[in-house]
Amino acid sequence: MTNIIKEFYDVVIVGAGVGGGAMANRLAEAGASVLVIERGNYLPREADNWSVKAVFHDKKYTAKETWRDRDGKTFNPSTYYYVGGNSKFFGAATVRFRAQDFEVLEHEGGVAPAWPIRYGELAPYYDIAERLMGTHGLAGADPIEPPRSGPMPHPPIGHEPVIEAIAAKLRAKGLRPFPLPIAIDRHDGGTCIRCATCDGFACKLGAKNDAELRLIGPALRSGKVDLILDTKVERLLTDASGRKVIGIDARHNGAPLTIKGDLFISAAGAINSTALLLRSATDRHPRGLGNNGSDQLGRNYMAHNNTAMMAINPLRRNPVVFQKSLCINDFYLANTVRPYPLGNVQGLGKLQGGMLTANTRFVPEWLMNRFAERSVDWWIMSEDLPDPENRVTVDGDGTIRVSYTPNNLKSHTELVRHWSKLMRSIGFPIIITQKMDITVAMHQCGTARFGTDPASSVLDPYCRVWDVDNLYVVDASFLPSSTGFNPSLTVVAQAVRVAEHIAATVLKTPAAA
Ligand SMILES: Cc1cc2nc3c(=O)[nH]c(=O)nc-3n(C[C@H](O)[C@H](O)[C@H](O)COP(=O)(O)OP(=O)(O)OC[C@H]3O[C@@H](n4cnc5c(N)ncnc54)[C@H](O)[C@@H]3O)c2cc1C
Repeated sequence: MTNIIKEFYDVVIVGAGVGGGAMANRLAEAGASVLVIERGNYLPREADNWSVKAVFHDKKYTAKETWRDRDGKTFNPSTYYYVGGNSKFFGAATVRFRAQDFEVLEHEGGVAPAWPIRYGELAPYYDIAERLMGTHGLAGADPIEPPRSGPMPHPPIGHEPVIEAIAAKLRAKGLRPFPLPIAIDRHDGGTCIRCATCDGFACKLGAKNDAELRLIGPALRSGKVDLILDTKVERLLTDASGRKVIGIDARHNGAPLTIKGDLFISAAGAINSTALLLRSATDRHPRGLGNNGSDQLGRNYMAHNNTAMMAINPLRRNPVVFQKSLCINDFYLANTVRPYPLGNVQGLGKLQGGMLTANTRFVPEWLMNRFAERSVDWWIMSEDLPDPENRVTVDGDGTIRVSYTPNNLKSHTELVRHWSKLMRSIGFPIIITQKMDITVAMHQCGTARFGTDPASSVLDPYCRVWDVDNLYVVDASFLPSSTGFNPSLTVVAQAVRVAEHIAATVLKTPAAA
């Protein structure tokens, strides 16, 4: 439902994903009038939500959009434009970054830079973020867990017997597997049925704790936040001085719409926020908003080195349904395999044959189905590093271009190799891997990094654009390093921190804790 909207708001938020949702959620308590503008609509709850054919082959829910790569080759990004953004399809792993991620961290392929804040500054906001998202997990179980103030909001969801047996075998080999922190509605009275169509699918039951259900929904119910749908923001309008955004130009169902306001938040996702700031160029900001001092806007694009792995025992069926319950961080920092960080391993939503064949049509689906019935599946994720030449730009015809060459690959290859070896040693002799390519922009980040120096960053430490007084960016663009973890909890925590800052310093009313 689209509210009747006003012509002027105290705060205008572009995008209803986890960043925009968290911001709206917190500012709803601050006494300001808030508008969220979303280019998509609500994702319908229907049978196709759980159909491999609809989701992976027909790409029914994927954005109908074409981007270009560095060489000008077009591709269809697997990204989602709905209330809730990409979190409608996320795997709900809601993991804190490590204390070490906020410091300079040396990798085999280069250096991950220090953040302008330390972990301790974000820790209280991680507490709020876990509460907002409804995370299940076990405090103290992760061997490299950063300090935290108390237990997770909900207890761990537990492992199915096959996963429990694998965890025991890994423990026998000296590893320290632990329950993956996960945001699903699995507490007493919750609606989650632990099905196989969670990670990569939308939840037909509304039992996955995505941004629509946990952040935007409560904000709207407060009666203090308006939401307008099917409205793509095309430009941020600045005043003659260039220091102030005064409004946005958008297309609402194709028709032009202008909305004015006092404070503007871009939360359109790392790639779309970059495109929006670039498209808002003026004489005062010839290279786009936030790009005068540093020329960093759009640069340092990161998305992780990601591999999906099937570890198969051809002689034994695997009856597991929900396997996204286990996590391994033994290789996250310098480790016994190599003296450098390698990354994180976590259970992947149960693979079904058609999911992997969607992009590799030469493999017969019946064969993949046989494998999937006998596999345990993993998501292997390693940090990629900021490189100014990996960048998001907008071509002359308005098309987004993502120029990206993966880096720090040795660490990822080592992790995949070592995990394959481990899987073979515990009874899974056949390994199939698929490395994610540029179309998989699910962990996009880094294109408007925050920092203390306007010469090398786009945002200040509270995510305000350096050379525009009333413009903030609160999606995954702000990350100065991608770390080796899923980003959404950190995006929520940072948005909560920024909302509190805005409420206290600009709106002069403390946002609720
Ligand atoms: C299959 C999949 C699995 C994932 N699994 C996990 C996981 O387990 N754990 C985890 O932490 N992360 C996971 N992620 C990543 C996670 O979903 C994202 O990091 C997170 O949702 C990003 O949030 P965001 O607010 O930065 O951007 P987005 O989610 O991209 O939200 C941006 C919003 O802005 C809207 N928008 C864009 N441009 C405009 C415009 N011009 N005008 C108006 N509106 C606009 C979009 O429609 C969207 O709703 C997964 C993602 C996918 C796709």
